[in-house]
Amino acid sequence: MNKNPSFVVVAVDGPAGSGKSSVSKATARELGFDYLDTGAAYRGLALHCLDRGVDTLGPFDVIETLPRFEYTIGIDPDNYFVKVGSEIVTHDIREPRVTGVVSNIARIPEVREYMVELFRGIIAGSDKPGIVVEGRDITTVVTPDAQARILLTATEEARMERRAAELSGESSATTAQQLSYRDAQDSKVVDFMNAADGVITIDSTNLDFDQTVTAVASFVRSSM
Ligand SMILES: Nc1ncnc2c1ncn2[C@@H]1O[C@H](COP(=O)(O)OP(=O)(O)OP(=O)(O)O)[C@@H](O)[C@H]1O
Ligand SMILES: Nc1ccn([C@@H]2O[C@H](COP(=O)(O)O)[C@@H](O)[C@H]2O)c(=O)n1
Repeated sequence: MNKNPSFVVVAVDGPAGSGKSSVSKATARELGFDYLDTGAAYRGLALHCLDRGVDTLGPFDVIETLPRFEYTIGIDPDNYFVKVGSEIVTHDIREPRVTGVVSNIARIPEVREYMVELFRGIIAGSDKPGIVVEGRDITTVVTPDAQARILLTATEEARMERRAAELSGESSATTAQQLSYRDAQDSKVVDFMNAADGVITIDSTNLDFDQTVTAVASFVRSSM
């Protein structure tokens, strides 16, 4: 629990490529809030396992690494970084080798419990008037009492197109495949395709980036 009694939590969930990170970061900037990317912690743990030769399909081996997983994330939207141990891994956690195995560790219940506590601790430590937290289980598990709870969606076609626009050639085809595979794996553990009670859906398929940020920020303002 944050020590500020009027602290505002904005919870944003959605499938891969729906714009959660970019839209949440821009919304946080607009509102003067912090921004927490929760997927980065799952990615950081996946990288930690890969670097240590830990089989991400072996739940016990992954669970054993947790006490030695030293994780830091920058929550200022203008100073985003991810650190595991003493190493800055902001870019390494986006490598396809990490994206390809992250769902393996995210389905381990003990890992999820560990992450929920980690995220709640980070939220409690924010000294801004609020925080935008994005992921897959934020509206339902991490902060179900958030003042604003949003499911950010877009059709799979739109999400693949946006991802493809970031890349070129073979890597764009691989990324598109990874996107739908990851959603299929992740949906077995958490439902981020359907809005839970009290969660508003913002479909960005026919909105551009700025229109999406405006829609999210307006909803947050109306919920405060
Ligand atoms: N409404 C929009 N219109 C056009 N492009 C958008 C829109 N929203 C996001 N984008 C772009 O789509 C891409 C994917 O967005 P982003 O990385 O924020 O998605 P994500 O949901 O966080 O994905 P992941 O879960 O895979 O990390 C980015 O290039 C982003 O700039
Ligand atoms: N709340 C969350 C956030 C993420 N995950 C898992 O992490 C993977 C990477 O997330 P990105 O948002 O960076 O794409 C994602 O595929 C999930 O496996 C999660 O389980 N819960």
